[in-house]
Amino acid sequence: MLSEPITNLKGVGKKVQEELEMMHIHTIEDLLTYFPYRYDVFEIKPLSELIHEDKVTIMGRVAHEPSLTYFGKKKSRLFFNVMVEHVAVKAVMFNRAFAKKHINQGDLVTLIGKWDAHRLQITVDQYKIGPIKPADKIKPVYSVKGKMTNYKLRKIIKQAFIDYGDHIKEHLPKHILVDYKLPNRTEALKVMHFPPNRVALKHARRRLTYEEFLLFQLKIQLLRHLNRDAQEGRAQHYDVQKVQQFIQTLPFQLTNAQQKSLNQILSDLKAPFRMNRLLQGDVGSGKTVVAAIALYASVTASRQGALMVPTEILAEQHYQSLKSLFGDHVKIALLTGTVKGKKRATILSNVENNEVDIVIGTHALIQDDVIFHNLGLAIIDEQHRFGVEQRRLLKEKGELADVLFMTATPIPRTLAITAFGDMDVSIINEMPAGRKEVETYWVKENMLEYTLDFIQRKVKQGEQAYLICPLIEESDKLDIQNAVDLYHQLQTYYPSEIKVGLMHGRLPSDEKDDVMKAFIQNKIHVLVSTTVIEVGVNVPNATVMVIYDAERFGLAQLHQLRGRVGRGRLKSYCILIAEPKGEIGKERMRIMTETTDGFLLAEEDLKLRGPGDFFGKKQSGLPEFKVADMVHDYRALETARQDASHLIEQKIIFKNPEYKTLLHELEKEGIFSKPLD
Ligand SMILES: Nc1ncnc2c1ncn2[C@@H]1O[C@H](COP(=O)(O)OP(=O)(O)OP(=O)(O)O)[C@@H](O)[C@H]1O
Repeated sequence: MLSEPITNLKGVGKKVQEELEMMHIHTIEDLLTYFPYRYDVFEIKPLSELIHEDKVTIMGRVAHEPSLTYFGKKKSRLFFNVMVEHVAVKAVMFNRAFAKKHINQGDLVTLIGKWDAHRLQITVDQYKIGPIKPADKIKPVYSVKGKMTNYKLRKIIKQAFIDYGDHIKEHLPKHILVDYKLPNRTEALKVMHFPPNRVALKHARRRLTYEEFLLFQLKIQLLRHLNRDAQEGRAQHYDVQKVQQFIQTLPFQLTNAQQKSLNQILSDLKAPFRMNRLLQGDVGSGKTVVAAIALYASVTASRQGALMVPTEILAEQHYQSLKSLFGDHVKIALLTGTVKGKKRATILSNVENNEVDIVIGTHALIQDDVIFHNLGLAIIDEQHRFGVEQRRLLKEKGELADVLFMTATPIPRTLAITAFGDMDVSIINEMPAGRKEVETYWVKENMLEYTLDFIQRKVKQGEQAYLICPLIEESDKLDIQNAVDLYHQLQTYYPSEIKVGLMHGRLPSDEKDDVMKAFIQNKIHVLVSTTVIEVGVNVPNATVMVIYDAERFGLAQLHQLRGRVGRGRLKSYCILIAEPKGEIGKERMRIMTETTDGFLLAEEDLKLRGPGDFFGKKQSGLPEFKVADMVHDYRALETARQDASHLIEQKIIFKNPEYKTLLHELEKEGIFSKPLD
C-alpha cells in the first residue's frame, strides 16, 4: 500500500526518515509524488548553435595532456584543448586538480559547463569520460533538505518503484486515457523521476497536470453542488416594490451590467439555498450601489445586513454614503476597531436586539462579541484582502446568511475558476455613462516640477489631486516618512491658498477622518498619501493621481490607485513617476499607459508576476499543485473544468464504477461531510 510509511523501504533508517520528513515526505505515495523542480537537459548541439554564457554540453577528443597550474596552496586551474567538429575548443576546470589523473590525451570526453563564444572556451562544471548514456541526458533536480542529496533521493525513489510499483493505482478511467492519449499513472510517475527523453516527459507532465486539475475541479464543483442544500429558512422574501422605489431615488440610472448583477443577487436572496457569490467589477464600475440595494432588499425581508471592508477609511466612507442613500428609514451602525467602550457596547446591544438594520465595519465585525439578531446578508468587500479564516467567521455570524464577496481587482479567468470555482460569479463589465478614460503618462523624476505645476493648474480650475508615496508595507516607518517629507516639501512649494493634506495608516483615526472629510469637501486640494487610499475611496472631484516610484507597485495595485480618479464626468490624469531598471519594469509602465482595461492588466500582471504574487501572500486561498501550473497549463485547466462539470451534472461520477477511484481520492481529503456516492 502506498500509504505505508517510508521507513518500510529498504535503506530508509531513522536518519534518512528525518531528512525526508523535513521535505514533507512521510509515505511511499508522498515519495513517489515528490517531483523534481527542474530538469537539466544535456543535449549536444553543434558549436554554431551554442549561445554565449549558456550552460552547454559538448563532446570531443582531448588533444593533449592537460596542464595544471596552482595559485597558492589550494587553488588550481586545469587546462586542455578538445577537438570538437575539427575545432580546438579550450577547456578550463578550476580547483579540480585530481581530474588531471582521469583525463588523458586521446580520450573521448563529455564536458558540461558555461560557454564563452568569443574565446571558444568552456568552463567545465562536470565532465565524463566517454559519451553520456541516453538515460543521463535529462537529469531531474530535486529540492532537498538537510543532508539529503539528489543522488541519495533518486536511489530511494528507485527502490520505492521496485518494492511498490505494482501498487500504484490508476485514478483515471480508461476511456479518458485513450481519448486524451495520456500515459497510465505508473508510467507517468516513473517518467517524472527517470525521464528517458523529452517527449515522454512532456506526456507524463500532461497526464499528471490533467489529473491534478480534474481532481481540483471536481472538488470545488462538488462542494458548490452540495452547498446548495435547500433550506426553506434561507429564502429572503424581500419587498420588490420597496426595492424598486429605492432604485428610483438614486441620482442615476443603473447600468445594464449593474442591473444584471443585481438581478442575480436578488434571485439568490429569494432562493432557498445559501448565496455564495462573487461580484467582480473594475474600479469605479459601481459595485457599492449594487451592494447597497442588496442590503436594503434584505432589510425589507426583516433581516439584518453586514458589510465588511478592509480599511477604516473605507468603512467610514461607506457608512456616510449609505446613510445619505437610505435616509432615516434604515438604521445603520459603524463598527471599527476604534469604536470602543460605551459606544461600542451600545452598538453591540443594538445589533443583538435588532435595533440596527445594517452594520458596516472592518475586522471589528467578526469579533466574538458581535452577535446578530438575524443576519440575512453578509457582504465582504475586497475579499482577497481578508484571510480565508476571516471570511468564514463572518459567514458563520448568521447560520442562514447569504454571502456576497466583492472585488475590484479584476481576477483573470484562470484564477477566478481556480480560486473561486466554488462560487457563482457576477461581473460588472461596463462603466457608468459619461466616464472618460484616465489619461496616463509615465515620466522620469526630472519631470517632477512640471507635474507639480500641472497639479497647481488643475487645482486653480477647482479640481483636486492625490500624490501617492512609495510604500510597500503600511507598517514600514521609513515609507511613511517619505509621505511626511513630501507633505512638508509641498507645503512650502505651493502658495498658501493651495491646501496640502497628509494621509497614512498610522494617523490616529479621528485625524484620518478629519483629513478625508476635508478632502471630500475640497478644503484640502492636494492629498499626499500612502496606499491606504488604494481601495474604494470615492472623491469624484479628484482628477489627478500622481504615483511616485511607480515601479515598486504591481500592475493590479497601480490600476486600483489610478481608479481613485476618473470617477466622475471630469477628465482625469494619472502620472507615473518611475525609473524602472529592468525590461519587465519598463514593460509594466508601458502597459499602464496603453490600457485602462482592468482585466487586460490583470492578465498581464499574472504573466509578469505569477499567481502567488497576484493576490499577495498566502491569503489567496489558491491551491498548490505539484505538477500543474495555472498560468501555463491554462488549456488543460479549462478542459478539466468542463469535464468535471459534465461528470457532476450527468451524475456520471456517481454512477459509473470506473470513477470509483477518483471519488475515493476526493473523499481522502476529508472535506466532504458525507460519503459522496
Ligand atoms: N449607474 C451609474 N451611473 C452613474 N454613476 C454611477 C453609477 N453607479 C455608480 N455611480 C457612481 O460612480 C462612482 C463609483 O461607484 P462605486 O464607488 O460604487 O464604485 P466601485 O465599483 O465600488 O468602485 P471601487 O472599486 O473603486 O471601490 C460613485 O461616485 C457612484 O456614485
